Amino acid sequence: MTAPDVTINDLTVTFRRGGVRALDGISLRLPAGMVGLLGPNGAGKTTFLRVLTGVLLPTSGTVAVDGTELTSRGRRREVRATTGYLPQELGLYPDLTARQFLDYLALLKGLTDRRARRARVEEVLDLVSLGEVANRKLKTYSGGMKRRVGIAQAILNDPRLLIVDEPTVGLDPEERLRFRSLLATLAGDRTVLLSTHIVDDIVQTCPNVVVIERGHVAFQGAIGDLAARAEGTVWHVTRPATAPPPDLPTVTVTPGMTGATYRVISSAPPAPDAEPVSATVEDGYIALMHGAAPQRAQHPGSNLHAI
Ligand SMILES: Nc1ncnc2c1ncn2[C@@H]1O[C@H](COP(=O)(O)OP(=O)(O)OP(=O)(O)O)[C@@H](O)[C@H]1O
Repeated sequence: MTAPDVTINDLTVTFRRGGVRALDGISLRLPAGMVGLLGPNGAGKTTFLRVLTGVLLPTSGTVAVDGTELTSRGRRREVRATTGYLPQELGLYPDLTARQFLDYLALLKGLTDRRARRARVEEVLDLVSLGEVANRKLKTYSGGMKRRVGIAQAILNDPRLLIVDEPTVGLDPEERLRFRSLLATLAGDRTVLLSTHIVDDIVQTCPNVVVIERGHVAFQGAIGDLAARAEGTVWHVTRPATAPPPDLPTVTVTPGMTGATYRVISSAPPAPDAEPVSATVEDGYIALMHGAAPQRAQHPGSNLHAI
């Protein structure tokens, strides 16, 4: 299997209800392997994923998978055959076992040959490490197990493009880790597009990242380059508990015995005692969201509240 060539050109989606332009001129080419998709609430991530999976037609612009454009219903069906999708909320039938549920979905996906279907269901159950519990009803599964059933249904058709929307929300740290490594394994010879709010999930698994903000591509490139955007603009500032917080984009606040240490973004030292620190991907993301990355930063001088 080879990863598909997914090329998006000037993609726009306007919803008639509310007249919302959810995507506004998105152009990019998805790299192979794991690709992170980041963006604040309402940025347009789910809308983007729905277009890629052929669920939603764009208002204008094109999406082509290996040169096949998603512009007609017939073609969408063709592309859907090579695409797997794990939506944010996947309805599971609680009284079915995982094996029954996957068999049912495989049938809906067109695997009509009984023997081939059963073989494929066993294969995906093994891939997501649920083979041994596949005869248990889904209502007895943990959050992480349900998410793995979700991935299993998404890969039934052995898709070359796998799209997952917020898959680790609500999982405990161990389940998250396990789920992340499952995705990384699946990305070996396909493209996996992982949409999430959890920057750490992307840092741990994705060499490349796309950031969408208000329907636009705010960044696309290597994950290290996103961190590099904030280099030289990240500071630790420690203030007493009684002092107001700095009026600057703040990445983290770490409480201490006598006050709090703020990790802030500023193009110039925000205070005489500010300590420069090296930038992480999260810093790069926050800087980007606040338009505070080096090339856009403007006002030097102190912009901390007086204490
Ligand atoms: N079916 C719809 N009808 C009308 N407006 C919609 C519809 N779906 C999404 N929107 C609007 O489009 C914009 C983008 O929504 P979308 O769900 O794609 O964002 P998102 O980045 O996935 O957000 P979140 O991270 O909160 O899931 C929002 O303003 C949303 O309210």
